[in-house]
Amino acid sequence: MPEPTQPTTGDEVTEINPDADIAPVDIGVPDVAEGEKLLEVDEVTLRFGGVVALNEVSFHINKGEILGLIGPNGAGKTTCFNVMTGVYQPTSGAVRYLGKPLGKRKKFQITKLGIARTFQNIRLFANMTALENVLVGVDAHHSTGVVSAMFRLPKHRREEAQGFARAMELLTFMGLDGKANELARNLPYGDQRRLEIARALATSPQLLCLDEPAAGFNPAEKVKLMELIRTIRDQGYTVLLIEHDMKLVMGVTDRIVVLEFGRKIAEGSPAEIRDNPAVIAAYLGVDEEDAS
Ligand SMILES: Nc1ncnc2c1ncn2[C@@H]1O[C@H](COP(=O)(O)OP(=O)(O)OP(=O)(O)O)[C@@H](O)[C@H]1O
Repeated sequence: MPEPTQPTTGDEVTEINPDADIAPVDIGVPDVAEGEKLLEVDEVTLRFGGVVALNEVSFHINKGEILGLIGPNGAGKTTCFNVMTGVYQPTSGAVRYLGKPLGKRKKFQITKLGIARTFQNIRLFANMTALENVLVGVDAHHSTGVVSAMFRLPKHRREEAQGFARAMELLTFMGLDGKANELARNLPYGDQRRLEIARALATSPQLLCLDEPAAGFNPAEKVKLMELIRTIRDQGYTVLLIEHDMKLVMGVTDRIVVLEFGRKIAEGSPAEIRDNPAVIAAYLGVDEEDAS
């Protein structure tokens, strides 16, 4: 798809509508109670030839929390993200989701399990409208097939109407309802990023994985993004956030896991991570002793 429009430079930010009902709908995946383990990374090692991208990494995500995954460039964040979303299989160790090994899966199977993600580089359907982009996400769980659609059977029409209502609610939440019929490619950059999150939410994930959602955002947009992520969590989602912007990570997450050279070097609350000598050393590129 063509490159999205350039990052916004002005301070004009689309306001979200936090009162819209975006709570996940039942997609037939077993639920876990608030605060219990939703996903577990257990002693995961992943090698690319001679490169050890992840080295015996263990941590978990609790249902209902916002977990930040941070680390300097090349630390293994994206690789970890890909292991957690079934794109790669670990060389050793395991990822368990809802208590069961995730294994290698295709994208649509991951979606069916209730895991959704956005990408560092926006991947919208550029020549489809904002509404159509969100409908793609909603359609991921539709049960009626081609025959029902061809003959417009009542069940199909009902699913279609429900899907449309849900997509519009998500666009309303993002403040994009007035732009529902605009082509994705014509939306300002910030709106494209929000639309990508709306499309991910449309699949009703238990776990929403955001890969650098603030990339290219101006300060005003970053503040709005924090509000957006918190509201998403408050409406019943669990969020995994990879983000370079420390202020944003510190301001929005409940817990943070820090990677460096493929190893987990720290895990804790934002306050604990901020004061952790190993983390400071990793980011400043100095010896741990000098940083403490
Ligand atoms: N497909 C691949 N083949 C070979 N090496 C890879 C591959 N993907 C990642 N790596 C290597 O694994 C290590 C971790 O990379 P990764 O992209 O996961 O880091 P990252 O923390 O996401 O970095 P960044 O912040 O720069 O995106 C790096 O040394 C990288 O070069």
